[in-house]
Amino acid sequence: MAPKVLISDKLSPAAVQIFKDRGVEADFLPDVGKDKEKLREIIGQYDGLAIRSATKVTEKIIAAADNLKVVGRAGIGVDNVDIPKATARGIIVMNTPFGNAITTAEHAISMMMAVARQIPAADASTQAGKWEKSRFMGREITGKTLGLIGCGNIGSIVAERGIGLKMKVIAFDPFLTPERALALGVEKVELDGLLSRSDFITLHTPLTDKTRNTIDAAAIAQMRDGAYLINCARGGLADEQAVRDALDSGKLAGAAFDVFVDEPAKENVLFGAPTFVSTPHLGASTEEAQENVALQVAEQMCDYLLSGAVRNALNMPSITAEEAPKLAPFVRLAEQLGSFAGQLTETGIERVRLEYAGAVADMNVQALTSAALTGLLTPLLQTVNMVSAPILAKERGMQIEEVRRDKQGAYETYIRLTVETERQSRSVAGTVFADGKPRIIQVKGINMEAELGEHMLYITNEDKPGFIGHLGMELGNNEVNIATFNLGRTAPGEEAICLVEVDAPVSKEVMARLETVSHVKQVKPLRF
Ligand SMILES: NC(=O)C1=CN([C@@H]2O[C@H](COP(=O)(O)OP(=O)(O)OC[C@H]3O[C@@H](n4cnc5c(N)ncnc54)[C@H](O)[C@@H]3O)[C@@H](O)[C@H]2O)C=CC1
Ligand SMILES: O=C(O)CCC(=O)C(=O)O
Repeated sequence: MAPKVLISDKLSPAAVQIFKDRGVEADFLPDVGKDKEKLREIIGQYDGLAIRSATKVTEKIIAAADNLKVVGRAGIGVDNVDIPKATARGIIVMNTPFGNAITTAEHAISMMMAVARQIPAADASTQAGKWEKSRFMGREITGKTLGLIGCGNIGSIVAERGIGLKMKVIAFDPFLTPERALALGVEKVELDGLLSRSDFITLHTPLTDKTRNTIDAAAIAQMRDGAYLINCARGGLADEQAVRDALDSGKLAGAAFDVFVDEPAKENVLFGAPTFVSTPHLGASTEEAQENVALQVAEQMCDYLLSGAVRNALNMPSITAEEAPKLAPFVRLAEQLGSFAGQLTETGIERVRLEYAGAVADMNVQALTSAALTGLLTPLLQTVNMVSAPILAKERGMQIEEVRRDKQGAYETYIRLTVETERQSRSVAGTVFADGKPRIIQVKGINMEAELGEHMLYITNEDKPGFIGHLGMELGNNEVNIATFNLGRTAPGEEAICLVEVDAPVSKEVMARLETVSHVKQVKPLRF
């Protein structure tokens, strides 16, 4: 059945066409994102949800999203998505980090120009027939200092434009390297220096607990008298009341905001201040940017839903469309190794070690580790997938270690999973043969070669004559048909392991009888 996607915000229709062309069913209901109840009612039908900023993907929506696999944000900010809750339910959250950056940077520059020359107020006055030439005295920007708080994708573009406008550009961004600052022609400064030196300050950080109210009354007090403040990033980066007070007192000569603490902002403490310029979150609203992000998000969502390729996810390692098919058998192997160990583990897992040897060591091992953890945790938890498994493992205090090695022994590729609990350490290793099928090649250091079927019996026994006959007899007497039989031992007469594939689940009663077969130490059913 074709995957089904809901577009719940006003995305460019180009997205609908992409979904259609790629064989994904898409419902374009651009107003449903604002209707929380309706969205909650229908979200259970969909595999994908494509949004902009109006749809709030809250805990309640996620709880009702029984089939949801991916949320695609046509844009950058994902503060309208509860990512931890989505991750816990195994839902990938992806965005389009570059598609609207130029447009948003251009908006920030436009807002700076607009507020410096009071264009909106002058326009309203002129069109009202007032011709107030002496009322609107502006400020030239050439030679002025432009201070950027946040110099990532958008901040960097604003920096380039600012330099083009003959401004001196300084930036506060703890993650901006000196090399990058040099390449951009920007002076990297501390926040205090930025506040006291800038004529224009523009905000380009995400909204986090750290960045909330970066511009508060104390920060404003450090600014130059008559400075300007521009916010085209996120409402809440500046304390709106403090900015209003500074506009009223004349400390700030002007402010221009595209974003507000509460959106849609029908009322706001800043509205009505004489030198305040505002737009209704239009930063990304150009035809070019909207087409870019809509096409990009639709392609990314189709890639994931149709082939498992992951791009620009915020809670999952990337898997390219080229590597997805190559990775698939190894994902299956890693999952089987994890599942094997998980089904045999009865006490708390303290440490998980994954060794990748040969060609697989050059693959996307982060994704393979996620697959192994998925297999490991699935027998222990209700719903786990490659998105949620690493987080769930971490929450349970498991230490995860990844080791890459050169080819080992006869196998071209080799993955070994070792699980340490407070009681013991258990390892299981496997490979993928040229037929693309995963095989188990080592259990607890004992070599064997087994393909895992749906119903398996894992038996540990003493390597003594007659064991196989007795076991076969007991299975036969109880109508259990053997599909495959695989043996391995440490040394003749010593510890042995037997992996038997059977055609159907084995009842508890038969399991109990198998445990009484001579030389059997332990029998466990495994399901794959
Ligand atoms: N108004 C609109 O329509 C749009 C707004 N945005 C918003 O613009 C903002 C920036 O987006 P991008 O440049 O794409 O993000 P980005 O992730 O490329 O850049 C953010 C920068 O902020 C820096 N940063 C993080 N914490 C900081 C702190 N405490 N102090 C100083 N710098 C800090 C980071 O190091 C990074 O360089 C985001 O909030 C995004 O949601 C993005 C697109 C459209
Ligand atoms: O989709 C929009 O109009 C808003 C864009 C935005 O804020 C973002 O991409 O972070």
